[in-house]
Amino acid sequence: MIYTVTLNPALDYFVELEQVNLGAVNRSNYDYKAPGGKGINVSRVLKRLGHQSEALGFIGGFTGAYIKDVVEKEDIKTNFIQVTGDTRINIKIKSEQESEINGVSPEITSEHLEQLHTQLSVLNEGDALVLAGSVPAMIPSEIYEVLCKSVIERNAEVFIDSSGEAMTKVLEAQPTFIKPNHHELGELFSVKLHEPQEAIPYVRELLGKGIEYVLVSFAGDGAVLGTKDQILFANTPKGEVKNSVGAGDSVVAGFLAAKTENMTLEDSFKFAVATGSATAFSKGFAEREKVEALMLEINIKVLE
Ligand SMILES: Nc1ncnc2c1ncn2[C@@H]1O[C@H](COP(=O)(O)OP(=O)(O)O)[C@@H](O)[C@H]1O
Ligand SMILES: O=P(O)(O)OC[C@H]1O[C@](O)(COP(=O)(O)O)[C@@H](O)[C@@H]1O
Repeated sequence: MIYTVTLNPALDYFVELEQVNLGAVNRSNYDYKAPGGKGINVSRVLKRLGHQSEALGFIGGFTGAYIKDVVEKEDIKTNFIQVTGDTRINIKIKSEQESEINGVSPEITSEHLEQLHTQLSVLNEGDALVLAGSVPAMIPSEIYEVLCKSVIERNAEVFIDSSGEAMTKVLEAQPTFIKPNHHELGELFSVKLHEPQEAIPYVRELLGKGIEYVLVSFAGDGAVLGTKDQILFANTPKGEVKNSVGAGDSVVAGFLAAKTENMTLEDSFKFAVATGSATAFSKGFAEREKVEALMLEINIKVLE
């Protein structure tokens, strides 16, 4: 079974307007809301790709109830832990550029964390755990490291998509897969990366820590996938970007789906990037038919 954990879910509120004028009243042309948070997005994309998962994490209040309702209506199993405050609202502005304002998590207590540890104690060989998104400030930043270690010890696989301190610390627990974007990879090594080729030495260093797959996304400029045997490059398909929120989460879902279906490494990489682009080219998330069509536009090059 695939389990996704979102410690910091969100109600994503999307607002579209011609121009943002700071210090003035702005009116949107179009707005909508959707459940968000990286693990939840992975579960929702997996479902669209034909895979079931169980969504775990902390939710609360009217925003949490909305997330649970939408996710369960999509026939995704949930086992969220209820907290007292309201799940945050993240604002996604699409204007001349895309901008985001991500909110603050409600309080999470040590009892809530204990409940999560108990839920994850059932994972075993054949299971996969996705730990994705930010770690709320009141939770120790080693949480992913601790959860990853205990799940890896039980021979399940762990997929990570995070950033900052939580990401730095989890690397020591040898997760199966990580997907930093190029900014996040740069942050890990205190460098600025401009093009895929420049990622190679850093991907090598991460593989040296015992991580099996390191996938670095460069938005519309392609992606790099490193394993112990080779480092590959994939181009991204061309198209009109309608919304890139959730595109990174879609790459994780695509790779996990492909791996579950025993695709070859090259096809898994193509499928992952195609899922990211299919989401970027849609108002909502990638649908399988579009992913399979975009896959045909992706070519893999061996970098090393
Ligand atoms: N301009 C684009 N054209 C095509 N695909 C894109 C574009 N921007 C993002 N994507 C897709 O979304 C994926 C993730 O984008 P990226 O910005 O690197 O990560 P994140 O969303 O995690 O910040 C890319 O690997 C690609 O599949
Ligand atoms: O936990 P964080 O880092 O604040 O990110 C949460 C946000 O990321 C998203 O999961 C989207 O992530 P990506 O665009 O990286 O795929 C949103 O749904 C959510 O608002």
